[in-house]
Amino acid sequence: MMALPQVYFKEVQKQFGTGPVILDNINLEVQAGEFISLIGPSGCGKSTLLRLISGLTPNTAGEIVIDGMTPENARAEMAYIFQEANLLPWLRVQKNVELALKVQGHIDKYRRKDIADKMIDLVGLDHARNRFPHQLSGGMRMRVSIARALSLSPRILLLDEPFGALDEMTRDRLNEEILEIRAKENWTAFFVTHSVAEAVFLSSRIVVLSANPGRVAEIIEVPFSYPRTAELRETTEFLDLVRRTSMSLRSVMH
Ligand SMILES: Nc1ncnc2c1ncn2[C@@H]1O[C@H](COP(=O)(O)OP(=O)(O)OP(=O)(O)O)[C@@H](O)[C@H]1O
Repeated sequence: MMALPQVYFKEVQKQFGTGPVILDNINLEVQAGEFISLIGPSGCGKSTLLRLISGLTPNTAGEIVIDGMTPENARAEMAYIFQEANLLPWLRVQKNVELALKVQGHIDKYRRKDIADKMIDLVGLDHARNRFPHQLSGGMRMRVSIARALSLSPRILLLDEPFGALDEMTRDRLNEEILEIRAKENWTAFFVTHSVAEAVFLSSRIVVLSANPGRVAEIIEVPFSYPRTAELRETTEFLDLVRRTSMSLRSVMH
């Protein structure tokens, strides 16, 4: 028997006020531990879909169930990573990571420090824990942002174009690192990106959305097993799937 999906969307619709329907008839079942990428034309509702999962905005029709709960009640299980690292400039790396736990409120300061230490090591910033954000590269700032999100022990990680502002080499490296981290931590990922290659490299499935209104045009299965390493990008199978996904994306761009 299939396990119950961790994230369940049935005929979900989203409209802001009396505006146009943004997302329409979204059906999606995602198992715990999957890595789902969302791609589609600008404005098709990718970020809105993440906001629906996290309960930051309500759906206007249909049903969303996350781990048997409403999105709002499941919110404590989730963490967000955005394109902007959003670090506090006057706090060192260590304190920036601890802050997320402090805001959560129920973890004492010794435990906060322990967790932050571990997460900073995990993202490879042990040598930089005492630096301020302005002393970090863009890639390092993103690693702090990842450490901060993971310190919350999320079961679901929502990533909204996290690597969009980084150069290609840094992005590729972070793609590899995020998979290495996931192998140890095993959260479910919803990852918004405009990069087809990135989506293919990371995902177990890619949801291609069409626009006006946003609908699921196609769900592409990515057959490559994990762990995935940089060499995968050079294989014919990988390049074929990038091409096929690009074609699917092109067909919804009009
Ligand atoms: N709070 C809001 N009120 C009204 N309209 C909104 C609101 N948030 C988003 N929208 C509209 O919903 C649509 C989808 O926006 P969303 O940011 O989800 O798209 P996206 O696919 O993530 O775009 P991009 O790829 O450009 O980041 C857009 O037309 C946007 O203007």
